[in-house]
Amino acid sequence: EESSVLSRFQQYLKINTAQPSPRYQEAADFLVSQGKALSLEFQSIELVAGKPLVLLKWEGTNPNLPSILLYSHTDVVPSEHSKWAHHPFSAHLDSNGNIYARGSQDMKCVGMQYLEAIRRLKAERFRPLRSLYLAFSPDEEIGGHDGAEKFARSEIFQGMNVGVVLDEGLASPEDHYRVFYAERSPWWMVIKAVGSPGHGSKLYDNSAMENLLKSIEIITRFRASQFDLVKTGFKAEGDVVSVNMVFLKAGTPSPTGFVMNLQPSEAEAGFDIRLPPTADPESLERRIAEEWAPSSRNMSFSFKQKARTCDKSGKPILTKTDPSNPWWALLENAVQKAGGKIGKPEVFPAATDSRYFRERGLPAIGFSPMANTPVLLHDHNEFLHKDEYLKGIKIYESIIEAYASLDHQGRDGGSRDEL
Ligand code: MET
Ligand SMILES: [Zn+2]
Ligand SMILES: [Zn+2]
Repeated sequence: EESSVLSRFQQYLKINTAQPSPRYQEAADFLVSQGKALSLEFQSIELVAGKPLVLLKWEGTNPNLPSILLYSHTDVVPSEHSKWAHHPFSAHLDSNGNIYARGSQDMKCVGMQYLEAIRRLKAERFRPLRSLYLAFSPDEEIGGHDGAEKFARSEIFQGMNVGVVLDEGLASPEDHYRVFYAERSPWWMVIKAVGSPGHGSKLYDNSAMENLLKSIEIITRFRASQFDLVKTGFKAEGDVVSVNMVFLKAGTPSPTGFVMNLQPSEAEAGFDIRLPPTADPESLERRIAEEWAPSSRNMSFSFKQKARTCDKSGKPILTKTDPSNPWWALLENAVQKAGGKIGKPEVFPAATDSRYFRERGLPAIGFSPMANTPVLLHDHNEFLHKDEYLKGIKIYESIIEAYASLDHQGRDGGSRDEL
């Protein structure tokens, strides 16, 4: 039995769904076939042509109760194949029991674990009281605009009457699992400097390069001040503003590289910024306009991605972890019951599609059952040990059983009232 469970996981991992040209149809066909094999209702929905979202349903005995959404994304980030010990789409199982693949942690594991947990529950003749949905969604890694964002705003979603969403978390090197109630908001910022071009030998003020470098120095100091808060233990990773330079673009190209004796008239740098839910977005935006890219230094800035940090009333978007949210305690208990331990609730340091559900006022919990595992999402040699994967299935079995059996209304736990 173990080998067929693992081979289904490997089959999913082998489908190359890497951005920027994921094989979505192949993944959708595979997922629909899994749904059929489990006698689930299935739909492949194209909210955007060529980007199918697979929706599976196990109807509850009381379909009037709010449903449970087991959410995952099907796309993965690109990888540098030559730098991996095993090809990222080979899903190689090595002699230690580790399965190597892009997506083994982020987050094809979770998508398949939901399915395997349902397979077990069906075999045990479990009947859910609440309806269960599984959504396998495209484009999370590029912002979720043609995936979760449209889905959460769709009529189909409205009709699902979702009460709670489970989505991805992170691996944990320790023996407890990590669990997330909120996330930082991604701002992908490009700053651009202009200046007069000139001879490479000339010293003059206000070149594009000089202007850009001043900004980089200022941003670097800010970065260090935030990082120090983490290094000294005052704040957790998810509770500071992170800013990392992700590209530099300048210079005058030549067939052999770049022209060496010409100072360019334009220079750009890109930054991945992440704001905790409690940060003040206006003050950061002021800092950007006044210090990081001031027009007085011939600088401008734009955003490739700018997620909101708070709802319309100015409250941070988060899922409650206190007893007012029955789903939180239910998850903790269910994990414990299955022999797992859960750490303190955290702010997810990166971004997930959960933000689109939390924005709708729904509770969304970030959780990927991977303990004793190095955090390798988006890294070379992403892997997951087969035993952790198998244990995760039991954990979900316990969670799904508890969630699908909750008999009172249970729509609580969101950060605000329904829209
Ligand atoms: N999950 C990815 C990240 O955190 C993509 C989010 S879209 C801004 O980088
Ligand atoms: Zn992910
Ligand atoms: Zn990712």
